[in-house]
Amino acid sequence: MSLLELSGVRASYGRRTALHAVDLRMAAHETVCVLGPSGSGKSTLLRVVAGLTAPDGGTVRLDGRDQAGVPPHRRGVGLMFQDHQLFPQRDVGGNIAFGLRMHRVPAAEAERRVAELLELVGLPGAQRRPVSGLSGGEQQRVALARALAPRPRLLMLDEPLGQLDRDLRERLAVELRQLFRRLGTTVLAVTHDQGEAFALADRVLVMREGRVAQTGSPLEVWQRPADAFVARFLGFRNIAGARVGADGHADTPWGAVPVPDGTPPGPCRVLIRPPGVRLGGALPAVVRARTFRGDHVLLHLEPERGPALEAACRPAAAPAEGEAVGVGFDAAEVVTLPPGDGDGASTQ
Ligand SMILES: Nc1ncnc2c1ncn2[C@@H]1O[C@H](COP(=O)(O)OP(=O)(O)OP(=O)(O)O)[C@@H](O)[C@H]1O
Repeated sequence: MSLLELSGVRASYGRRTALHAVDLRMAAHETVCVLGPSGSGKSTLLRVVAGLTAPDGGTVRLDGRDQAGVPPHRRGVGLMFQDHQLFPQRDVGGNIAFGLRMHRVPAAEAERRVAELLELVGLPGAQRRPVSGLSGGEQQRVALARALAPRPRLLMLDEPLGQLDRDLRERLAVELRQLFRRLGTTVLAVTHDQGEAFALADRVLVMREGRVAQTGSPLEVWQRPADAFVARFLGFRNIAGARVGADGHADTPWGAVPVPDGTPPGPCRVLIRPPGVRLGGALPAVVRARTFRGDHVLLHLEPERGPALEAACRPAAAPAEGEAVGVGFDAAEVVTLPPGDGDGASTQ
């Protein structure tokens, strides 16, 4: 049985529909990250599960039980919001123990649990520290410990690492994943940062305008985006309308592009991942810009025909800005997508 099951959930604010018939099943111990652009309905989804927003239709089940009419504090879910809202007048221990007092956990037991949680989040012995003296990352950890303290069956995080700089965010995402594994916590997190989602999640759910655009493991979604919208959201830019012929090539604005064996013929969109845009091919192009990405350089190319292309190449082999190059394509990095842009419209 699923721990959480949403079927056909709709929600709106006045006349604005924020969720259209959303389905989601989560197994116990799973971490699911909801990804999507601003306004796609991510926070509304959390609010509906938490009981803070009533759905207009559909059902939310926790452990098989319909949650209609069940108030937030009786759902057994923990929530941690973006701005983590610690109580400034309480110390670290007081913040973490807050929910425990509400649940009438005896003081000695609460104290033991606070100490244990501080160990878990990497702040052992910090009980008496004032929260005003903590760094952003430390505050985030305290907020997490507070959300975990009542041992919720489902922990929901809204942009859990949103306030932190990239370096700390990546480090904490890995730590959180290990922590959730160890505790066996079931987690539903919302983020608009794909790096954070990929680092945290067993499964991601990409939302678009109140609908689920795709769900799958980070690797599945990365390797096979469901459509051009998801591909663009993941940061891919080399996407164009195309037609696959019988000869293993697609006819594209850049010319003939090889496609993987077995690709069915017909109209589609092609996505060429940057490593699949190879220097040394027949299509003339000019290097317009270069972005250093650590282990590779991303080249922004203006080809003689077709839209701009991004190519990934080894730093040592990267041509200079303004240089003329020839471009070819590798079938292994080419993905065919449905012909529309993901909303059912077939635009070229
Ligand atoms: N309190 C509200 N009143 C009216 N409309 C709202 C309210 N909250 C959200 N909306 C609208 O509902 C839609 C979904 O909003 P939601 O906050 O769920 O999106 P989101 O994906 O979490 O966005 P963000 O990443 O910006 O937080 C948006 O169109 C938004 O404008």
